[in-house]
Amino acid sequence: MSESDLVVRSEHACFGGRQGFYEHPSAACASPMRFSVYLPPAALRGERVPALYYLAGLTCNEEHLPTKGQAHAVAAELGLALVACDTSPRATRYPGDDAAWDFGIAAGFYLDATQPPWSASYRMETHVVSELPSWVERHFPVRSDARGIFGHSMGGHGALTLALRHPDRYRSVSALAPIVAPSEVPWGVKAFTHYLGADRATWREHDATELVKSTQLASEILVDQGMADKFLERELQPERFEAACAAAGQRLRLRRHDGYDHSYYFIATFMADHLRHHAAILGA
Ligand SMILES: N[C@@H](CCC(=O)N[C@@H](CSC=O)C(=O)NCC(=O)O)C(=O)O
Repeated sequence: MSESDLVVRSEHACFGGRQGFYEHPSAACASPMRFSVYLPPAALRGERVPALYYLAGLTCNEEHLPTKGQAHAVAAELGLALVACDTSPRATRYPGDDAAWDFGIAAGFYLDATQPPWSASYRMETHVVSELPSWVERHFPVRSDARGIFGHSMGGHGALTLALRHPDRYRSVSALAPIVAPSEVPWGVKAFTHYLGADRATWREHDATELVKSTQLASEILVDQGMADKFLERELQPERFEAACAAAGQRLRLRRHDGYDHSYYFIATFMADHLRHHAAILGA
């Protein structure tokens, strides 16, 4: 792949920085993959800045954070770059990949599938952890020693599991309304059965509540959860992660917010707190 393989789809001046939308050929996902990058003013002045990766939820893509997250003003102030990826490959197609909104397209669950046909291109863990940072760090003025990761719902699951599986890659992690125990809830059981197969022992490696029993992170994990979230009891169940963190000695700040649902209005409300959490750890 050459430098010219990076496709600039659009770029926009934004809060003194620049919001861009890009595409690169992906070996991990066997297809072109889209991503977005917000560079704060400090980066445009020539500084290398910390990079905070955002993982969106089911049905979403790399546009959700920049268009609905209301993150730009605070990221500009803190000097944080924001990188957002897509939620699955789009160009490789398999039977049943668009039969439901909670599986297949836009539902890659941020893992490398081991079961055919998904294993040929649903390799979102490799894409997010290795491939995308390599493209971003080659083309944008961001620091490779100061990465953070956060996400929403399925993306919250991705942020927690990828941080716990790759503590050498991320210094800070947080989540908004995350799926914390995918092995135990319908969204996760459906995805893991297809992507990882029937052997539940393999599921534990992608389940934050299981992972935190054996790996603890140096930094505190921030989690926000709305108590009017229609997915709370069936799919999210943050109390499972809370109990596992307490038992394992992992520092967790879990905040429960009355009246907030699962939407981007909830995400936007607490976005600044998440950016400040990461900036404090990453030294922005
Ligand atoms: N179409 C679904 C709702 C899908 C949904 O709520 N997606 C969430 C993420 S859910 C967990 O990963 C989301 O962020 N949607 C984007 C948005 O702009 O709100 C249904 O019919 O309920």
